[in-house]
Amino acid sequence: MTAELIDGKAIAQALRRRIAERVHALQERGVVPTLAVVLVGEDPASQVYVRNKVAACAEVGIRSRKYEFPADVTVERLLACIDALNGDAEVDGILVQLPLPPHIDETLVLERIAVAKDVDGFHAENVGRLVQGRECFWPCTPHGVMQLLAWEGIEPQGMDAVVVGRSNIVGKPMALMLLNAGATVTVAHSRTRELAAHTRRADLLVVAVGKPEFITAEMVKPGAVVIDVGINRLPDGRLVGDVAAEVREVASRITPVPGGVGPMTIAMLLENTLLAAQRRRGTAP
Ligand SMILES: NC(=O)C1=CN([C@@H]2O[C@H](COP(=O)(O)OP(=O)(O)OC[C@H]3O[C@@H](n4cnc5c(N)ncnc54)[C@H](OP(=O)(O)O)[C@@H]3O)[C@@H](O)[C@H]2O)C=CC1
Ligand SMILES: Nc1nc(=O)c2c([nH]1)NC[C@@H]1CN(c3ccc(C(=O)N[C@@H](CCC(=O)O)C(=O)O)cc3)C=[N+]21
Ligand SMILES: [Mg+2]
Repeated sequence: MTAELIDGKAIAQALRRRIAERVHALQERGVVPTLAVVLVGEDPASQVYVRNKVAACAEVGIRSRKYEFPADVTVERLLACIDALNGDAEVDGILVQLPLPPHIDETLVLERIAVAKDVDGFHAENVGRLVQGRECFWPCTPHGVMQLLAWEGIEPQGMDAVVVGRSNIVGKPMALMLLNAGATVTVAHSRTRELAAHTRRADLLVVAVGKPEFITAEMVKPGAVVIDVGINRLPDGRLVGDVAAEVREVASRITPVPGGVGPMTIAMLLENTLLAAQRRRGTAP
């Protein structure tokens, strides 16, 4: 079997067109959805991501503002910036690009963001709402994966799903979304024994580890749907996921890297910012 590629880039583009229509409808009522992006330090990868986010906002008619701080910024200055954005009626969404420098307590900063503006969905109140299956902002990357599955007509209900990785930004919220959608979910991580015994049972395998070619063909059940969240930059400059190329000979469908989950993450940031604008300004459908 050779897996069919799930074209996240094309699906994200289609979603952005729909988002743009909804943004324009809001603009006709005098509302311009606005995202504030906070960037700390000079990490080149973070700068590229932020530039891509700002460009994606512009494409759909979302206004964005960039707040840049040096790597040695004090936590007090960052918190003051977030307080100002929380109090700014024009700002609908606030995103603090991660990772933050080691001397900054990430949790302290993320918890300062007003829950109604937390378009990344990292605030503990949003996470708690996700656990309970209530309305909240869904973290963009797993949200993007759920949209990919829906677009592909893959219904998680009843599936044996295995998520490899348990980070707060990808693995854990991914597992919760799949659980809420009715999948039987296993979450594996670096302490898991017999990882392959778990992954081989998966009808749906989501991999968010951060290690190139980590998942090999013998770890995958024939016919499985494989979602590769990993983004790894190799020394030769190539961008690869966490799943080895040979898995394409085993899986039924698989996301490529680049062009899979990454573009969906950006599309979901736009979706969440639009939702924040609709909710905050009382125009939610
Ligand atoms: N496409 C996109 O939009 C995005 C892609 N990414 C990419 O996804 C990947 C994961 O990101 P993130 O979740 O932030 O990464 P983290 O480093 O925060 O988490 C990695 C997870 O993988 C687990 N892990 C590490 N080694 C092993 C192993 N040998 N066996 C099993 N599990 C292991 C860790 O386990 P433990 O908890 O025990 O340490 C941890 O839970 C990265 O490549 C990142 O660049 C991230 C965000 C968005
Ligand atoms: N507060 C916060 N929110 C995030 O959502 C967040 C973050 N911090 N820090 C970093 C990670 C990583 N992340 C990606 C987003 C898009 C692509 C993406 O578009 N990737 C393209 C390739 C881009 C390239 O060529 O480098 C693709 O996969 O096709 C990748 C990774 C969001 N993150
Ligand atoms: Mg991390």
